[in-house]
Amino acid sequence: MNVITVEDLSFKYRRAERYSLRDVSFTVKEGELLGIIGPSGSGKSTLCLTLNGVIPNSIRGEFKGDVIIRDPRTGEEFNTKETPVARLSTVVGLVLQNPESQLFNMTVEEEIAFGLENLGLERNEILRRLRWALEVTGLKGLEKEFPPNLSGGQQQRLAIAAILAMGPSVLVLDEPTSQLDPVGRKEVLGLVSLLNREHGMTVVLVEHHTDYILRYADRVMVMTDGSIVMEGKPEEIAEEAEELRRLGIKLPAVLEVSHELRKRELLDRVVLTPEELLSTLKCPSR
Ligand SMILES: Nc1ncnc2c1ncn2[C@@H]1O[C@H](COP(=O)(O)OP(=O)(O)OP(=O)(O)O)[C@@H](O)[C@H]1O
Repeated sequence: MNVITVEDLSFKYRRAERYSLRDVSFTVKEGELLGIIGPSGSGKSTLCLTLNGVIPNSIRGEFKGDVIIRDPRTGEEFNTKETPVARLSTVVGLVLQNPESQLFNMTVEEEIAFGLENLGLERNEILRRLRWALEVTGLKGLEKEFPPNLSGGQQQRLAIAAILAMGPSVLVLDEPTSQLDPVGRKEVLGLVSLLNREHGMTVVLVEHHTDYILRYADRVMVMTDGSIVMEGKPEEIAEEAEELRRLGIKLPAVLEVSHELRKRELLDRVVLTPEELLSTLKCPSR
């Protein structure tokens, strides 16, 4: 079942001269992890904002085409341009780059409960969701902490917890690790993987750390200049090293090495992870 269907979508911000999205069409299936990569300014953030209806409902401009969201739990379909963002955000949660900009409560638990109180849920349901969100994001024990005192990785996990508590089926993450150090990045991307694999969450992830996308995504889309220029399984995208470099996309070291080894006939296929590379290389016999 497709939970996201984007059809012939084009968008130009007010007063902008150029379209930031041009004729974009794609679908996302339930339970899928779709990775999006592309150089700066290629329209990735703009695309994320169309998936929960912030564009065109809050940020206006010239909007053509349709974004249809299907709630997999109820089968209901929403055309984003006809549905309030508050309704859409109970199906699609959007996580932004900078965790600080998403946190504004005095404690971790207030941050998570905030949106729930606005949903008008019963006390028991709020507590149940609060406990679950703390548990799944590994923030249990930090309920009373002041969010700015948390590490970057914890803050981004808190932003994700607050969104998860709203009960979405889809998480859209726009470079959620760009402000984090390697430890924070690992925590957040580990959580995203867990939510997708263990909790069946559908994920759309924009991430410039291509190594993660190639390792964990089911499918990868490459954007440039507002358009999708490549789409396929990670193994297929990994074959296009030359084209990715030309587009200004940094390749993971393991991919550069494996392309070089294949050129020298030391490897018969490119590999996506260091573990795979090590297990594929044969030790010379004595
Ligand atoms: N609020 C805005 N008003 C006008 N133009 C904008 C606005 N936001 C983005 N743009 C333009 O839209 C295009 C796509 O920008 P967008 O931020 O979506 O790209 P991106 O791929 O997410 O880039 P980055 O990786 O740097 O975040 C760019 O040309 C950008 O200048």
